[in-house]
Amino acid sequence: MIGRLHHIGIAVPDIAAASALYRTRLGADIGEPKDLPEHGVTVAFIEAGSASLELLSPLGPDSTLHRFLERHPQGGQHHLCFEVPDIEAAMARLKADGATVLGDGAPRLGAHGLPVIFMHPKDFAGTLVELQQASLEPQS
Ligand SMILES: CC[C@@H](C(=O)O)C(=O)SCCNC(=O)CCNC(=O)[C@H](O)C(C)(C)COP(=O)(O)OP(=O)(O)OC[C@H]1O[C@@H](n2cnc3c(N)ncnc32)[C@H](O)[C@@H]1OP(=O)(O)O
Ligand SMILES: [Co+2]
Repeated sequence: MIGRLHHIGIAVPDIAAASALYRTRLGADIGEPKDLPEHGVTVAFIEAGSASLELLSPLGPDSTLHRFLERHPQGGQHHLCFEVPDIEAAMARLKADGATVLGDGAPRLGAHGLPVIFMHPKDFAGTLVELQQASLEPQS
């Protein structure tokens, strides 16, 4: 079911400071930060071969990242995002296996304008897993 690892989400308290670190210390090529109010985050992507890093900082008082950063004040690895060909089929399989799809249980458009869902860390041995449909139309 899962395809390539699309990105690793890394939550940081200050996305400008974190971007400067990756840029100066690792020579990373970082995209401009982008506010995604519908997700309560500001993101900046770092290309890293076949996958990317997604730097995330809280946007707005209700961002879920505030709780994460209370536990991890310096920031840290937040989630893994895998590509799937058909997110509805993936959701059906996960729900049938007892996994909890977070939010209202329906896919939403993520940072790349593609449908994404999240599964609770309790269902994946402590890791927050995001699935992203590889293209706008599901593939069989
Ligand atoms: C940019 C858009 C999109 C993309 O296109 O890529 C994104 O990536 S947006 C990323 C931000 N959005 C989300 O993360 C949405 C899904 N997340 C959630 O719904 C919540 O964060 C959560 C997973 C339900 C946790 O919410 P929280 O308020 O922190 O709940 P608790 O404090 O009760 O924690 C419950 C439990 O889960 C552990 N936890 C929380 N976050 C993580 C995490 N990132 N990785 C692993 N574990 C996590 C937390 O420690 C608690 O554990 P216990 O104490 O053992 O119960
Ligand atoms: Co993500």
